[in-house]
Amino acid sequence: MINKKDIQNQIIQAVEIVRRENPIVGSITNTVTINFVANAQLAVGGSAAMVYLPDEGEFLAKASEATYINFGTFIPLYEQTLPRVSKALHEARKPWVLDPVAVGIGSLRTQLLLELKKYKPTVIRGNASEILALAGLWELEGGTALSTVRGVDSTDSVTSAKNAAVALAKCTGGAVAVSGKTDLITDGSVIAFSHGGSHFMGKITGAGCSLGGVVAVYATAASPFIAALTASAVYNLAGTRAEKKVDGPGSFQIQFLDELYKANAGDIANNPFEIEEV
Ligand SMILES: Nc1ncnc2c1ncn2[C@@H]1O[C@H](COP(=O)(O)OP(=O)(O)O)[C@@H](O)[C@H]1O
Ligand SMILES: Cc1ncsc1CCOP(=O)(O)O
Ligand SMILES: [Mg+2]
Repeated sequence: MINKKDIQNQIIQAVEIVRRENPIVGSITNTVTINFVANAQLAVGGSAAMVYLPDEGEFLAKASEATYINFGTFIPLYEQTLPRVSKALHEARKPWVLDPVAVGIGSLRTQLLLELKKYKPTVIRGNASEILALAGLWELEGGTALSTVRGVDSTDSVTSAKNAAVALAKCTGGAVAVSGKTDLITDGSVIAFSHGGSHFMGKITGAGCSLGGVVAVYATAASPFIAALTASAVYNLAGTRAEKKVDGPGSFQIQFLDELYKANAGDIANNPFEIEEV
C-alpha cells in the first residue's frame, strides 16, 4: 500500500539534499526559454550548465549528476548531439529528463524522438498533447497520431493522457509527468495528482520547460517519481503564491522565481496532492 507520509518525507529529503549539495545539471534546451530554465534550476538550489555541441554534451553527461534534454527549437547539429548525449547518459546510468516539446513538427524532431526511445529517459515531462503524441510515436497504448499536435501548447486535458503516461512509464521503467491545471505524475504503478499553480503559467513562456529542468535537478537526489512530484509540487506552490502578489504575466514571471527560491521543504511536501494505484 502506498503511504502518503512516506512520499512527503521523500519530497522533504529531495528538497533538502538539493539545497545542501548544489548539484550540477547539464541542459540541452531551446533558445526561447533557456535563460528561464537556468534561473529556475538555480532558484531551487541546482547549478545550471547549457550546451549545444555533441562533445560538450557528452562531457556534461559525465560531469553532471543529471541532464535535461528539451526539443523546443531544433537545429541540424542536434542530429549528432542528442543521440550521442542520450547514449552516454544511458550507458553511464545517469538520470535524464526528456521534454518532447512540439513532438510532431518536422521530420528531424520525429526521427530523433523515435531514436531516443532506446535510451530510456528517466523522466518524460510534457503537456498532455505532447505525452499523447509521444506515446503514439512510440506505438504505446493510449497514444494519439502526431497529426493532432498544433504547436507547443496543449489542446488536450491531463486526464486524457493518463493511459499514455502510464504506458510511457512502463516502457522506460522511469516516471512521466503530465502538466496542466492539475499535474499527473506516474511511475507506471502509482499515479499522483498535484494541485495548485496559476493561470498565469499559461501566459508566460517556459513554465513547462523550466519545470522539466527542475525535475532534472531533483532527479539528482530522488527516485524518478519523487523527483517529478517534488518539482510539480514546488511549481504549484510557487505559482499559487506568486499569483496572489501580481496582476500580470510580466511581474508573475519574476515573482514566481522568488517563490521557487523561498519555498521550504515542509511547505512543498504539504502542497495538495492525492495518489491512486494504477
Ligand atoms: N491553468 C493552469 N492552472 C494552474 N497551473 C497551471 C495551469 N496551466 C499550467 N500550469 C502549470 O504550469 C506549469 C507548466 O505546465 P504547462 O503549461 O502544461 O506546460 P507547457 O508549457 O509545456 O505546455 C506546470 O507547473 C503546470 O502545473
Ligand atoms: C514558444 C516556443 N517555441 C518553441 S520552444 C518554445 C518554448 C515553449 O516553452 P513551454 O513549453 O515551457 O511553454
Ligand atoms: Mg512545453
